[in-house]
Amino acid sequence: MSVYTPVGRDELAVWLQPLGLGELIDHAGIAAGMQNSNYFVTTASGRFVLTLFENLEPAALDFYLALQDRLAHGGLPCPQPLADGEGRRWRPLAGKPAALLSCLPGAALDDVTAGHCRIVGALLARLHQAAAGMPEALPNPCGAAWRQQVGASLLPQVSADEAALLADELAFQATQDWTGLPRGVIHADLFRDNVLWDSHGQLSGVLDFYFAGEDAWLFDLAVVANDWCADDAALAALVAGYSSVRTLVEAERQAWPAMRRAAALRFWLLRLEVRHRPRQGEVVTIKNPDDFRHLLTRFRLAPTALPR
Ligand SMILES: Nc1ncnc2c1ncn2[C@@H]1O[C@H](COP(=O)(O)OP(=O)(O)O)[C@@H](O)[C@H]1O
Ligand SMILES: N[C@@H](CCOP(=O)(O)O)C(=O)O
Repeated sequence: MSVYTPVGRDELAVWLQPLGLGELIDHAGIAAGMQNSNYFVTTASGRFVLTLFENLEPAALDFYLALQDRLAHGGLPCPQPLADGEGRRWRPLAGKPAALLSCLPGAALDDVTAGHCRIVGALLARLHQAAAGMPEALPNPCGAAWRQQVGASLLPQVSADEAALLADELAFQATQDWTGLPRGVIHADLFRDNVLWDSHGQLSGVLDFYFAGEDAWLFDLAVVANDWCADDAALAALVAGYSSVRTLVEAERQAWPAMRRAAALRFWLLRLEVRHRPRQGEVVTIKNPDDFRHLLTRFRLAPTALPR
């Protein structure tokens, strides 16, 4: 569980009033997530999710909430932010910017099949299309420049073996130029724990847009492949699902092996940052960086092609 900021019942009840959702019944910290503080909130009108943003600027918040609003209106199963009478989607609570969003049904799955991968591939391409051309989109906050900067800053903190791998990968990634690839707003963190499924096996929710931003669409596909696809059949299904909505171009096929490395590097760095620079909180989730170091090492030794 990550709950960095405690929220008292009385202050929450006052904060909820402008949303007109009736009496607050209860609220409870959510046992998942790494970045923000999340609570399930029940009022007389139903169940919602309250997010307190721990380190996001107002411009980023406006973008993330507008993005979810746009996708929800576009028919994607993503949380709908609630606005008050003045159209504000976030307001301060317990000293942090906070937003209330619809609570989506279903549960995340750890064990996924090729069938799930196909559905997620199609969903990802729909998300790319629905978010395309969004005004005032921000760049991917953890794009190539972030990877170089954070990677360099971690070199003195990691083991000698890790530093050698990291330095070599940063040098390789610095030679890659993906500015010509198809691009737009990407989710950038569509791991299995950010997708909900209902009891009929239907995809019922896409969560956690707080790393979203503009980048190569292929980077998003690589992020998903790295977390969802344990074997070739799962990868083929993911790519088939994606391609059923948007055709991948030849330049993306060429970029794929290096893109998978970039996506593995991105989450290795995030988890190393959390390990070496932990934040204080009531309860904090820490994930193992070694999963992504192993994946990166594997891709460096044996690059994989994008299935046709
Ligand atoms: N709108 C929502 N509907 C249902 N569950 C949600 C919703 N938003 C968050 N959750 C739950 O809270 C958890 C943490 O949310 P997440 O956005 O991943 O947090 P963080 O931003 O800290 O990574 C999710 O894994 C999910 O269980
Ligand atoms: N999905 C990433 C990043 C953080 O996780 P989340 O729980 O905030 O979605 C990871 O697994 O490292």
